[in-house]
Amino acid sequence: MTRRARRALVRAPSPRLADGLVTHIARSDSVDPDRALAQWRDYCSALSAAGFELVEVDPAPEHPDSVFIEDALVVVGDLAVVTAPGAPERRDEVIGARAAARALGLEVVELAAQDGSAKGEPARDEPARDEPAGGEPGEPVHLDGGDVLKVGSAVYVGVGGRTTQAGVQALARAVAGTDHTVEPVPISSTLHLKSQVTALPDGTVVGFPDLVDQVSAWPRFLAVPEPEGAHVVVLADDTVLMSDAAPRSADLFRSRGLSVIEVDVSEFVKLEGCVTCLSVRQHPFD
Ligand SMILES: CN(C)C(=N)NCCC[C@H](N)C(=O)O
Repeated sequence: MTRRARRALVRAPSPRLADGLVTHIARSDSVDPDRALAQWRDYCSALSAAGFELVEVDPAPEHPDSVFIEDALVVVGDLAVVTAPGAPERRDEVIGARAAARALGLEVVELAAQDGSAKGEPARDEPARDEPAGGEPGEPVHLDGGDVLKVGSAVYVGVGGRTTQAGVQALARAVAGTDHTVEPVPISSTLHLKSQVTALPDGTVVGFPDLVDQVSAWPRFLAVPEPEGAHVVVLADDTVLMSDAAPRSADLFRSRGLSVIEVDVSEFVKLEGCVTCLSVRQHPFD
C-alpha cells in the first residue's frame, strides 16, 4: 500500500478577517488581524513540526473567511472534492483551493457536478446502497468541509446549517468508488458538525455535551469539559493539536495517553472558527 503524503493545505488570513461571517455567536469588535496572522503562523509551525508538508493555497484577501480553508476542499483518500459552500459570500473561495489541489496532482472532483442529474443514476453493478435520503427535488447542492468528519472509513456529514441533504448525496456519489461510507448527521446547535464534535486518533468522538445535537448518535463518545475541547486535529496516532483555551480537556486527553499540542486561535474563534478549519489535511490517519 503506498503511504500517503502527510500534507496540509493552509491559506493565510485576510486582513479583512473581522468582516467574516458569524452565525451562532455575537460579532466581536476586538478581532486583531496582526494577532491572527501571528497565530496562523504558529499553527502552521505546529503542523510542520509534526511532520506535515505545508502547501499554501494562494491568499484571497478579498474574502474575509478565506483562512478557513477546510470549508473549500474535502480530501477523502487521494480524492480532493471541491465543495459548494453554503454561504454565497464564500463560494469563490474554492477557486484557489481547486488550483492548489490540481497542482498537487490530486484527483479533483467537483461536488456541484455530482448532483446525479447530468449522469443519471451512477452506474452500479449492485443494487444502490441505502444512500442518504436525497434532498427535496431541486434542493441545491451545498456542502462546507467543516461539516465533514472522517472517522476511519465513515464520513459523517452535518446537515441543516451550511450543508444540504443534496450536498450529502452528492458527496456520497463523489466517494462511491472509495471504501468510505457517507452518513448524514442533523445539526442545529452549531455552525458546522465539527463545531460540536471531532474524533481522537482511536475514533472516539469528543464533544461538549451542551453543544452536541445528539450525543446518542455517537457510539464512542467522550464528553469534554470545555467548548473548545471538542476541536482536535489528529497529528499522529498518539498526538492531537487543539486550542489552548481548553486546558481541562487537554489534561483529559493526556490522561488517555495522548500527547497534546496547544495553540492560541483566539482571533479565529471570534469568527466561529476552530483548529480544524485552518487546514485541509491529507494523511494516513484521516
Ligand atoms: C469547523 N468549522 C467551524 C469550519 N470549518 N469553518 C468555520 C467557518 C467560520 C466562518 N466565519 C463562517 O461562518 O463560514
